[in-house]
Amino acid sequence: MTHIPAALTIAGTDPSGGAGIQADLKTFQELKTYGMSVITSVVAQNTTGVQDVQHMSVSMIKQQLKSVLSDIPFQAFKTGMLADIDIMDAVIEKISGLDSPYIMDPVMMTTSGHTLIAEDSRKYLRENLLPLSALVTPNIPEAEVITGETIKTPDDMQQAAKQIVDEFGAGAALVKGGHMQSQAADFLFDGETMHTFSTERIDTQNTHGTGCTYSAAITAYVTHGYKLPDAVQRAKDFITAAICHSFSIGQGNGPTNQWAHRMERVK
Ligand SMILES: Nc1ncnc2c1ncn2[C@@H]1O[C@H](COP(=O)(O)OP(=O)(O)OP(=O)(O)O)[C@@H](O)[C@H]1O
Ligand SMILES: Cc1ncc(CO)c(N)n1
Repeated sequence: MTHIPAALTIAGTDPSGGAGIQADLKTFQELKTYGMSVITSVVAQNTTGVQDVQHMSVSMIKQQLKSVLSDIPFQAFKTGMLADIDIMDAVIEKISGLDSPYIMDPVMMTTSGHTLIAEDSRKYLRENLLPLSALVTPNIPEAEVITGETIKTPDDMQQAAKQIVDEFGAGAALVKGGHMQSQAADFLFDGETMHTFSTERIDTQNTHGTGCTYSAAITAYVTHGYKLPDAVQRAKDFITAAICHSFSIGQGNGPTNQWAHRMERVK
């Protein structure tokens, strides 16, 4: 018998395969975690943008969660796109009380600038979902929405990470610097210590789905038993390699390369 840790992603889809559920499952598979998925919204999108969106019904989301939860245990789970308050409520009902760590990617916009979450549900996400998370992984615009503060410097990013934990009740916060001009520096505050994960910025347009892939990699490493700072360091190496060897396919922002970590080892 073969034992494998398992992870669940609760998120929206990307038929072009670079972001959302598809990116999460590819990442889980790469990192030897058995991947499972609950679809919240079907998003017609590609590397150039979003063409259409259809949300799953609340009853269908709840039933998908019930199908997984009643059958297969998992060591960690993540959420991505949760488009409105009804969907958030359905997820909260089913995940409250679960023992496994919850990694929340507070998805608000696509790389191409399309909004994926209703305006009125941002506050709801902060007040009702955020406190359930072991880790939340906002990029700078998302951290600005959550904290209500403008974030311009690495110092502002660290303040935001602290505020998200101390004031809004996340277990830990990783504020990601992919939207900064210079270094790709991310700051993790785990309630006690501020950790920095920094690499040179890679000059590329291919950043479709970087946030999904990064949080999925963290989730996968957590299923293997790594504690947060180690899981984030390993996931940072994974996403950096995936961006470095990203694919120039499609007409817009190309996707990352989830098997690049194998190429890095060969070098
Ligand atoms: N050009 C780049 N070079 C190196 N690392 C990058 C680059 N862009 C993003 N990253 C890194 O990729 C990870 C994901 O961060 P990012 O801020 O891009 O997430 P995101 O905005 O949530 O992604 P998405 O585009 O999927 O919404 C972070 O570790 C960030 O530092
Ligand atoms: C479904 C989905 N979730 C998240 C993102 C952000 O990259 C996206 N483009 N699509």
